[in-house]
Amino acid sequence: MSDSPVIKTMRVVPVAGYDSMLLNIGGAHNCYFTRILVILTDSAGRTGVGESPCHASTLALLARFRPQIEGSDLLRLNATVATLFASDARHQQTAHTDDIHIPQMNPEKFYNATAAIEAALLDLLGQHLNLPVAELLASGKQRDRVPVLGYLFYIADRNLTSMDYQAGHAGGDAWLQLRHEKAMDADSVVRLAEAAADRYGFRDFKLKGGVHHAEVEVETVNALLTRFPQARVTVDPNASWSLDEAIYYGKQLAGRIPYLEDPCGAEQGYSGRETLAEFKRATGIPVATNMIANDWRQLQHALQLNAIDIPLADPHFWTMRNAHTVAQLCHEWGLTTGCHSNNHFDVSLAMVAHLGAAAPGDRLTAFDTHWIWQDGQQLTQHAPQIRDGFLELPEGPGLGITLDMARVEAAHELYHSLPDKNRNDALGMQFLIDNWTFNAKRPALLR
Ligand SMILES: O=C(O)[C@H](O)[C@@H](O)[C@H](O)[C@@H](O)C(=O)O
Ligand SMILES: [Mg+2]
Repeated sequence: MSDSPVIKTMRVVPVAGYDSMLLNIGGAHNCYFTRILVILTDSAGRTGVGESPCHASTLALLARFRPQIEGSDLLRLNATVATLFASDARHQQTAHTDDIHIPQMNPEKFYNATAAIEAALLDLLGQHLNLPVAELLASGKQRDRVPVLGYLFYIADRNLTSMDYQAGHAGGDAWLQLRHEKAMDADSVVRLAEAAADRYGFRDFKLKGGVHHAEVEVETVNALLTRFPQARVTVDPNASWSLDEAIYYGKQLAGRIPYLEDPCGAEQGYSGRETLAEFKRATGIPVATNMIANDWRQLQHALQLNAIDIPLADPHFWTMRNAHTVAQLCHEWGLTTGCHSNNHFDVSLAMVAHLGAAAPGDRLTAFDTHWIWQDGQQLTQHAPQIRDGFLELPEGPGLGITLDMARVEAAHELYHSLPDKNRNDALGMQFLIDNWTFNAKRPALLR
């Protein structure tokens, strides 16, 4: 294609940043988190970027995909991405190539790798056409800002560890200090919510559950609702509650919360899709999920069982364009569009902003973002902003961001200095409970 820019180089840059000791069913967030940037340059001299969760398998896959991306025509983006989907890497459990060992490959890593490449290609295409990425997604740009929620966690006492958790800065913004301090009960989570609302204007909150007994987490939700009576508050125990517990506590919350996220999961021979369908019938509470409808086949089964109302299609799990298609299905089929997140840098924040900006219709629940825990560690020259409870769409073509290469190189160096580069939330948790191990059916502190 003679008039298409050609992809010249694909650089894969693993990067690291700092995190707080946030608790979830998997344990405690490490003091470091890692991500991958895919940086593409084209023959027109432009640079495009995408971000994904980091894992050795994803890095190996990206190395394997690089020859298919370099030399490709930008305007043949559809064909390029389709080639990745057609590759056997999508389904492989383990794989070897001549020079690359891909350990324990699974489809999630395939999607992570493909999502970062696709986002970088969309960024370049948008710049070439002088259009924001939101305009390139099928519904086109619907809005300039996307509602996001205040994502709250219980925070363990970092002083109980020998890990390199950072301290906050006293005297400044309350959020920037409190996000590093212990917050293990309802009152301290309410203080966190107040500080987050002051800084970002949130109207909606999500509490990461699966930490304490369900009763304590429901008490925290109640405390948040008392403090913020107009807010939409929910809790996500990551399926650690039994179906019976979910129904019992769900009935206590019914009518006061807009939805519950993954309240229960597989148990006693029944799948998570089946137990969530039973939960919905028993309580009438809408269900959001990032656990049981993460690809087309899972989504089909979840919808056939009427198990969910809000598929939280994360662009890093689906790719931006597929997550947008999920949003279109939500719009056409009477479901609600939402979005899951993991800890991330601001390239992902821009990806989520464009996805939300292009979601059709007005049945949109506030999108997740972990960014408030990472705010201040941006890798772009101007990170997208959260104001008044909304994530603002960056201005300019493509993703509307420009990498700050000095910061990227520093984050890359930090990554290389880490002994442990894949996410492992058990490490920090073992400072709190000796020999702690993960149990999908038990909140983290119940051992
Ligand atoms: O601790 C976390 O960062 C969260 O639990 C995530 O790992 C998780 O994916 C969460 O965001 C979720 O919604 O389930
Ligand atoms: Mg979740």
